[in-house]
Amino acid sequence: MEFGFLGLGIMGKAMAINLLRHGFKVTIWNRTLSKCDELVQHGASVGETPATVVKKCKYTIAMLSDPSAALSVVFDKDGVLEHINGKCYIDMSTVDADTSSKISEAIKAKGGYFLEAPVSGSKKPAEDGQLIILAAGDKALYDEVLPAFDVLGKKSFFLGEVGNGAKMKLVVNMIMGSMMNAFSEGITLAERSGLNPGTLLDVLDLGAISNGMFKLKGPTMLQNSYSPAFPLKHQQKDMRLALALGDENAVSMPVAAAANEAFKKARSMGLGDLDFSAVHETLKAPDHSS
Ligand SMILES: NC(=O)C1=CN([C@@H]2O[C@H](COP(=O)(O)OP(=O)(O)OC[C@H]3O[C@@H](n4cnc5c(N)ncnc54)[C@H](OP(=O)(O)O)[C@@H]3O)[C@@H](O)[C@H]2O)C=CC1
Ligand SMILES: O=CCCC(=O)O
Repeated sequence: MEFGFLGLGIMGKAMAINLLRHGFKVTIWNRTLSKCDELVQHGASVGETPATVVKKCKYTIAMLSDPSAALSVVFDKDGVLEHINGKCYIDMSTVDADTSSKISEAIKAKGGYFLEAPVSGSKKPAEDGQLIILAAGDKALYDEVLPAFDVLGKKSFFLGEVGNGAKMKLVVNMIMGSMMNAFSEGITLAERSGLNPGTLLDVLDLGAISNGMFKLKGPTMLQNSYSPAFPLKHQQKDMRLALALGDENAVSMPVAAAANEAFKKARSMGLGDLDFSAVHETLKAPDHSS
């Protein structure tokens, strides 16, 4: 099976390499072309534009930063729409349901097929083919690309109509972002009240709220180390989109709103490109230490 792949950031690079390792042919495109070089070493071909990739490949996957990037790659000159007739497009970026629906409608109007398939799981699960895939849209296309999803992920869900994958992803990340803030406050409270934060991590890990994120991020947060697996700017984007979903559905989300403020503050401190656990640094800012 041959796949096009648009967007070689932290996630896209790992996912495209996985496909190549498992024998898929992959033609790549990235806005910053130099990021293609490493994948060429792994056997990828390079397309000059999203349009040329779609023209060449029956299936094209996208893994782009946000709604604006996802729309631009589809609708701009030399974009996906130009050669989509009869082709299949799978957008795995985290976007809101409206963005996904706009892309879906435009692709279908031009005779193409569309699946949204955002993922849960970060850099390491992407490298290990252990993502959780939250697909929605064209069920026949979902069934066709399952061999690729089986390589990229440990479990795929088909959630029905376009928008449901996007919504599920935003709900999950809204919970994750709120948890990260509570965790960060807990670590800071332990430290400031004279406790050993390492012991806090041990205690948490033995109890009912033990979880993979605390286990993975706790030790690096104690070292003030925030090498990006999931960039903070993307977590804040997901909080913002989840809060908009809450607005639409009249769901009061004071905890998520407070978490969003903390991520915004972290961005204003220049921490957007660090891992989302760098929100911990907002608690060390002067107005928290007096
Ligand atoms: N990192 C993670 O743990 C996870 C991320 N996600 C989601 O996956 C998506 C990608 O995340 P990640 O790989 O971490 O992000 P990165 O920031 O590492 O990569 C973003 C990608 O989007 C491209 N891009 C940005 N703006 C544009 C644009 N206007 N036109 C074309 N391309 C553009 C970038 O190109 P360029 O190289 O030129 O900048 C790059 O390829 C996001 O939606 C994120 O929320 C989902 C699950 C986990
Ligand atoms: O969108 C990013 C999710 C990161 C994760 O699930 O660990």
